[in-house]
Amino acid sequence: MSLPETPPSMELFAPDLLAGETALVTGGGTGIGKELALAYADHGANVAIASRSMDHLEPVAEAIEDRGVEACATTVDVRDRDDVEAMLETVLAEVGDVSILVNNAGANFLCPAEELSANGWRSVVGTILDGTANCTFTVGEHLIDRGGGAIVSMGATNSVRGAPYHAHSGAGKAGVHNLMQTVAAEWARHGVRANTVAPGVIRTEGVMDVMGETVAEQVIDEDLAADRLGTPADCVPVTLFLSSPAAAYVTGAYYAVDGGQLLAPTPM
Ligand SMILES: CCCCC/C=C/C(=O)SCCNC(=O)CCNC(=O)[C@H](O)C(C)(C)COP(=O)(O)OP(=O)(O)OC[C@H]1O[C@@H](n2cnc3c(N)ncnc32)[C@H](O)[C@@H]1OP(=O)(O)O
Ligand SMILES: NC(=O)C1=CN([C@@H]2O[C@H](COP(=O)(O)OP(=O)(O)OC[C@H]3O[C@@H](n4cnc5c(N)ncnc54)[C@H](OP(=O)(O)O)[C@@H]3O)[C@@H](O)[C@H]2O)C=CC1
Repeated sequence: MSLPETPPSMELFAPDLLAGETALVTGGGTGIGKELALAYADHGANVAIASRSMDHLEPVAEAIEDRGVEACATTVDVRDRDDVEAMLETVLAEVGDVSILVNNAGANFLCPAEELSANGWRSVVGTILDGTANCTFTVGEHLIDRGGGAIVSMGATNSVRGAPYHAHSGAGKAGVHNLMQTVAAEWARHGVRANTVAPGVIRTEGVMDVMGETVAEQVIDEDLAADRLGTPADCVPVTLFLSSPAAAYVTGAYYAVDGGQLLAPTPM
């Protein structure tokens, strides 16, 4: 018996939960980011999505517009601060505002720590930590100027539990968690909240390329109380909640969406 599927967000939250908001989702053309972008649109928010390749952004932008809200798709390399500033300018010019930032762009591969090259470290830490910092500082300034907003960053359970072959990813995600706590402390007085959602192992093309089916089966057997991998849909409700007025008093928090991955395995 495994944990049941998460119901569609439209069965859980009001359709106008985020009406009047504009969400910017980095990495919004694939995997978890795509699911989140469509969910924001389902609940009435205008949605901007940004990543390096327009190829997967364009169809998602069309699906967002089909839901009757405004969409913006723009390219960005989150590792580059100038590029991130240009992304924000484009989004503001096209949809007029950003009130919710989702730092979702990510990168990972599995590699023993002693074999990790300097460039391998930089490619992953640069994307997840520098990228999250670049977007948080750039969009954060806009959120402060407009009098408030919400930031949700995709962390990972490897940030609080050391995981073999995750030296770069785990250290980067730990930095993301700490950065969210720091800006949460600094920016509450500006009405800006910042929280971390930490997925465990979520079945996306990106992660399956990293781990493969054999390792996935092993993880399900040995590491997951839920007895199944997560899905992008599992990450939607907590992210919508953290973006919404229902979380008005929630900031600096860390929500694992991991099917019990962080629990100790049963001794029997
Ligand atoms: C298993 C549970 C995971 C839980 C935690 C987190 C999960 C996730 O984040 S899932 C999301 C996964 N999605 C992706 O990773 C998609 C994006 N991925 C990428 O863009 C690439 O895979 C990337 C991370 C390698 C970055 O690509 P790029 O910037 O184009 O860099 P290069 O291909 O030039 O490589 C840079 C550098 O990294 C070394 N390297 C790449 N892959 C490996 C590997 N499997 N093992 C060891 N080293 C690797 C590569 O050799 C380069 O270094 P140098 O050779 O020293 O130049
Ligand atoms: N799936 C999982 O099991 C887990 C995922 N996570 C985190 O959740 C988030 C989403 O993961 P998932 O959906 O699996 O990943 P995907 O591989 O599907 O998505 C990664 C996204 O990031 C974008 N991206 C990568 N590098 C950059 C960059 N330099 N600049 C801008 N965009 C970039 C990619 O688009 P493009 O190529 O167009 O740039 C892609 O859309 C990530 O932060 C990941 O670390 C955390 C724990 C587990």
